[in-house]
Amino acid sequence: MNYVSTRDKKLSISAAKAIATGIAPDGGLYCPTEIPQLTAEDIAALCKKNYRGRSADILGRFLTDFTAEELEQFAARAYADEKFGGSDTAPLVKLEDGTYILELWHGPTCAFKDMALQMLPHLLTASLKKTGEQRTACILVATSGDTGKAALDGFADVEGTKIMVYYPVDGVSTIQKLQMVTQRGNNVQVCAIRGNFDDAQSAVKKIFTDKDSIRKLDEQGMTLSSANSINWGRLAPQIAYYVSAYCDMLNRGDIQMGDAINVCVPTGNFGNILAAYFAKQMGVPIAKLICASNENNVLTDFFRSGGTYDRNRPFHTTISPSMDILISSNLERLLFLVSGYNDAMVADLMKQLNETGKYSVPADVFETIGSQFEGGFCDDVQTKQTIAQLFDEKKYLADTHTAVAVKVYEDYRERTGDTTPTVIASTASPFKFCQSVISALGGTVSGDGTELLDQLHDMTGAPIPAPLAALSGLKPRFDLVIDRENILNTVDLLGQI
Ligand SMILES: N[C@@H](CCOP(=O)(O)O)C(=O)O
Repeated sequence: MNYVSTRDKKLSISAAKAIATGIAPDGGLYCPTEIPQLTAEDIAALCKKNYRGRSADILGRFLTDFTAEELEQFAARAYADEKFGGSDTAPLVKLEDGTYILELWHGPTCAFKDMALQMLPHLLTASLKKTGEQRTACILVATSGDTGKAALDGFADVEGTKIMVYYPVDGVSTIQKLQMVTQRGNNVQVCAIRGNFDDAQSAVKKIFTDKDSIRKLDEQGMTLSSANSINWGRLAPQIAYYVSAYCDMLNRGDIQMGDAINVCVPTGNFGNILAAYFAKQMGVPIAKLICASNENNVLTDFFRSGGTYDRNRPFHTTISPSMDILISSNLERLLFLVSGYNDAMVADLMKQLNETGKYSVPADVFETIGSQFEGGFCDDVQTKQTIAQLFDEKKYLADTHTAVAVKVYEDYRERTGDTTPTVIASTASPFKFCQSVISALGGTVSGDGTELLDQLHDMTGAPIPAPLAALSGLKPRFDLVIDRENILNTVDLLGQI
C-alpha cells in the first residue's frame, strides 16, 4: 500500500518512506491510498489476542512493507508489561451503564501519546534502514505538553536519531514542564518558546519545507522527521486502541458483535479522533465521533457551522493545555479522505488557511463529515465542576482533558437522547495537572513542584504514577527560551546535540 500527499497525490511513496520523512515536501500530510477492511471474523480473531497482538495486526494492514514478525517484535518491546504497569495496556473502565473511559495513559510518560511514541522509534529506525537512509534523523516536535515528553522518552539515546522539542513557555503544566526539562539522554534538546503551540507547530512545518535549512542539515549528515501526529507512523499505532476497546467490550459481554458504539475524544491537533475515524472506516461499528474541545473551540464551530474553519479568534490558555490549539493539523487528512482524495481542493483550503486563517468546505464534502462527527466544548469552570462531580459521585479521578470530554459527552447525550454505548478517550493522568485538579476538588494548591503530586495523593488516595514520582529530586537540564520568530534559527542547534 502506498501513501500520498494530501496536497498532491502524485507524490506517492511507501509506508517506510512516509514514516522516515514525516511530512510531504509540499507541506501535505501522507495518507494511505486505501483503508484496509476488518470483517466480523477479523474482529473476532482480534478479540483472542492481547494488546500487542492487536496492535501488530492493525499496523500490518497499513504498513505493508513491514513483516508480521517485525511488527510483533516492535509491539512486544513497545507495550512491554513493565512499561505500561501490567498487561492491560489500555484499560477500559466502566463509569456507568453505557459509558466507558478508555485509559490511555498508563505508559512511561502518563499520557496517551505513549501508545504511539513507544512504537514510533521502532517504526522509524526500521524505516530509515528500509529506505537506505544513512543520515541522522532529526526529529522536530511541537508540543502543547504531552507529545514533547512522550517523544523525548521514546527517542532518548535511540541510535541514528536526535530530537528537538519546542513547547510554549507559559502553556504547559508544572509537571509537564518538569518532565521535559529533566529528560535524560545525549541526543535530546528542549526549547521553550515565547509563543503558543500553533506558533511552534507552524514554525516546525516551515522548517520541513525550508530549502536552506534542509540543505544545511544535509551537509552535516542530517535529515528531518517528525514525532507529531502529522507523521503517519505516529497516527497509525493510535488506530489500534479503538479497535482494541471494541474487542474488550465484546469480550466482557458489554456489546454483541456488530453493535454500534460512539467515541468521544478530547481534541487538539485532531490526530486522536482521526485515528478513531480510521477504525470506523476499517469496519469497527462506530456511529458518532464526538469531538470535545476546551475554550479554543475552533473545531466545535467547524462542525456546527457546516464546515467553516476560522482560526481568527483569541487564543485561550486553559487548564487543559494539551488542547490549546487553533490549527488542528489532522483535519487536513479528514478533508482529503472524505472528498475522495481531492488533493487540489485540500491544497486550496490549506492555502486559504495559511493566508487568511479561514476556509469553508464545499457543502457536499461537509455532508459526509456532519453525518459522522459532532462537536462540543466546555470552559474551565465546567471542566473543574466535572472533575469534582466525577470524584464525588463516581469516585473517578479524571484529568482536565478527560473531564472536558466527559462534559461534552454528557451534553451531547442530553441534547440528542442518544444512549449508544460510548467510549470516552482518557488522555492523561490527573497527576500531570495537579494544580487544576487539586483546585477543582476544593483544595488550596501549596507548592509548585513534585510536592503537588503528594498533595493530590493525600487528597484523593489515588496512587502517584511511578514515572511522575521519579521526577522528585531531578535537576533541570534545559533552560533555553527563545522568541517564536527565532525558531527557524534553532535548526543550527541540531548540529550541537
Ligand atoms: N496535544 C499535543 C499537541 C501535538 O499533537 P500531536 O498529536 O500532533 O503530537 C501535545 O500535547 O503536545
